Amino acid sequence: MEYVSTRGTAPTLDFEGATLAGLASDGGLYVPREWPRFDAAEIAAMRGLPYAKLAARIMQPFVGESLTLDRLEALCETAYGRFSHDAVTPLVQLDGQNWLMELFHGPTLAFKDVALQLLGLLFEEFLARSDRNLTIVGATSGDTGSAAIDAVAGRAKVDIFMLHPKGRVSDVQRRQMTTVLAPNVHNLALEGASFDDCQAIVKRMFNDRAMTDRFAIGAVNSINWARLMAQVVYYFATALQLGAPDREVAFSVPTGNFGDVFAGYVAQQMGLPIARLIVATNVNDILYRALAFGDYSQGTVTATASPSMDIQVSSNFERLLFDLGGRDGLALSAQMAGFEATKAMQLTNAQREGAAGLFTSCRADADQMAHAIRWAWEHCGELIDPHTACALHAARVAGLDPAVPIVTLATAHAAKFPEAVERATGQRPGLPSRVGDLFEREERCVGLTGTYDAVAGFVAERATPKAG
Ligand SMILES: Cc1ncc(COP(=O)(O)O)c(C=O)c1O
Ligand SMILES: N[C@@H](CCOP(=O)(O)O)C(=O)O
Repeated sequence: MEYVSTRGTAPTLDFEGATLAGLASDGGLYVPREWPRFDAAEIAAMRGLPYAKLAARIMQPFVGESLTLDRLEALCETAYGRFSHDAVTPLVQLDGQNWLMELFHGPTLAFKDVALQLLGLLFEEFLARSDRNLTIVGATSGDTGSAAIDAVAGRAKVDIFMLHPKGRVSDVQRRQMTTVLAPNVHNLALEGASFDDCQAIVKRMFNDRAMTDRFAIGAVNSINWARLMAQVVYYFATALQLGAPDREVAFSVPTGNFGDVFAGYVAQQMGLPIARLIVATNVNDILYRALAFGDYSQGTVTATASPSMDIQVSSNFERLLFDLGGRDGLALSAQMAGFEATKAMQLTNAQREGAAGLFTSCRADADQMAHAIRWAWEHCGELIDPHTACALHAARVAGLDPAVPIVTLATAHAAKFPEAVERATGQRPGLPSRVGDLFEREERCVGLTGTYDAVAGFVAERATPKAG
């Protein structure tokens, strides 16, 4: 499989190259040259496969020659062997139409583990083939950071520098990052920054020759195609359980950087019968405004009880716009340059109409989010986290055909956000025993001003140069 940049001018790469590159050199994002497709008989034949085998089957066309199917399957067995539930992403029924897909059974209790456990192994596999060292620079609003750190801590040939907005992640999220004391892990808390500021610093570093000449900068955020590829799998796993390919399923996805829901779009492009993808936001609603009104303009970020979705520039939306605009990289490059200059962009009619065929969007405010947490607890006995709650709210007001099951993606364990859950239900969710001593562990984190120069200077002093 060949990978092309959404901005049309970066060199095409194979899967190994795209995984190690992260962001394309023209500032775009790598996508497969075409979407592989499974027909209904092939999808039906996937029923009953254990998760790791299903994962290898679905990802194989994307991986191509970079790994044999046996090797890919072995990596999946290792990655998903660390999950605490045998089904990896189990399904729970809430009522006659609503279901929860629990994505928080990995080591750091959020859906990011599904992709990052595999990505850590892919980095190791590919780096072993050369004398190259990788300098991962990532941005997190809480969950990517801990999952990425868990996936690469202590691994040879990798340093990780993880930027988070100081004071804007939950205590559990922060400690899951800062209590990992492996020498290749560097946590940076950026003063006065939002997640968007952290993400902008990361993207800038990929295009800073002074850095890229010395270091092989790599990505663990969902700008890295391999992240999304691994997330496609759970849409298949769940839809198969609910009757696919003979029955359509809808998904409601709590959304920030548009990665998780874009993986759902990819599943649909690959032939999975998805009736609708509901893009659920909190009050940081750039995606809601884009999909409902065509207005993709960056508002200021408001801190909410669902901090991981406090995002106003959604990187992966560019991947959808690329497809909706007929994969014209140069036209999209001009459109994105306009957005970067003015912080505002109007979707074209073709982009709006194309998106409307599959996507619906809904925005949940603080009361609606809390009400959804309460409803899940009082009617179904489920404690859900605030991100999941935004999507459950959206699922319940979407007005879809009652015959279509709606699966809400439960993206984090409730115990990562105990205060919000307790306020809504009177119940304080406890951490699972495997992370039970989190609050007794020593923390290590460096505070920096939220400027590019401060971060680049810190990385340059500590990272291992590319080769040798
Ligand atoms: C718990 C949780 N839910 C939802 C999201 C949003 O996912 P995405 O950025 O892929 O849209 C995030 C962060 O990305 C998250 O950490
Ligand atoms: N919500 C994320 C931020 C988005 O990051 P991405 O890695 O999915 O692009 C977080 O929790 O860090």
